[in-house]
Amino acid sequence: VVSGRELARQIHKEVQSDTAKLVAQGNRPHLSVILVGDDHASHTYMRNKARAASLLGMSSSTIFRPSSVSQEEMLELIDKFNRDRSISGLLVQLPLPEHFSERAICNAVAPEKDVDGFHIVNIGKLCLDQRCMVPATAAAVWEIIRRTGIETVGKNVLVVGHSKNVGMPIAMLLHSDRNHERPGGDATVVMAHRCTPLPRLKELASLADIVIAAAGVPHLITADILKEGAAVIDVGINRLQDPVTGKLRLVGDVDFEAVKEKAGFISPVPGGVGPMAVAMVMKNTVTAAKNAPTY
Ligand SMILES: Nc1nc(=O)c2c([nH]1)NC[C@@H]1CN(c3ccc(C(=O)N[C@@H](CCC(=O)O)C(=O)O)cc3)C=[N+]21
Repeated sequence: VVSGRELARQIHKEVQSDTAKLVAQGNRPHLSVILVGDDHASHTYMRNKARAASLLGMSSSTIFRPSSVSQEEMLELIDKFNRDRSISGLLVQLPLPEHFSERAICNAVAPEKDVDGFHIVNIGKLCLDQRCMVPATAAAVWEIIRRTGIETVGKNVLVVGHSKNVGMPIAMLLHSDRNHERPGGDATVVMAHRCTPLPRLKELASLADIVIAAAGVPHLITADILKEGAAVIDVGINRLQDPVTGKLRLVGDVDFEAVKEKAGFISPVPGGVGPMAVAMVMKNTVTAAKNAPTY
């Protein structure tokens, strides 16, 4: 069982020492988070990021807006933050209310401050294997694989789920060329998604050396469909009511108890990709601060 919390602590140490150097140069990294509405999960994630920032010696601020805020007002706010030299990294927590174009909002954030890596220029660079801000959740999966010593070159990887913010960037990192400006995993990547027939999913899973579950379907990945010794990274976040206690419980897309007996590596939920994703936002914020103009 791969501990995302433990790996996140490693990254925190690295980020903390980089932060200290920047602070000594009078350039304390600052993360600004814009949070729209009162989605409970979004507030939890935002608090996790704010806590991590202060733990690592960065400063952070969260700007709350009601769900009635207009796209126009949001664009003005983002523009103001883009021009504010005291802000190193800026992210708008997603999802946004229905009346927003998330694409327009993501594209409004200055690419060099875009610690989410969701600006179209950063996505383009990601696809071209150029150095860029890598979306935190995908970077989290990448670092879990790297730091656990899981081999990717020539391996079969199955990414389950093709969301633009998670499945796509993960597949991009893992299939691309390791000898480029942004090194990739050189794996044979296959993506399955909601249109993949179940028998086909099973067939693909049985061939996979690494399975990345990012579909948002609890218990989708069961032990019977996996190859013995496969590495399983669970990116799912599902809140289920516990039949016994009645409380909401966080579960991933993987049937953890059964799969951990068959898998070579497995990342749990909670305590796997989640804490690593927070750590990667912090790392991106330090990168943004390093690259910021100092004149
Ligand atoms: N603009 C934007 N950027 C994001 O990076 C972004 C987003 N929007 N929207 C939602 C997703 C999801 N996400 C998580 C962050 C932390 C945990 C995390 O800390 N998880 C803990 C548990 C947290 C809990 O108990 O709910 C864990 O897995 O151990 C999970 C998920 C960031 N996202």
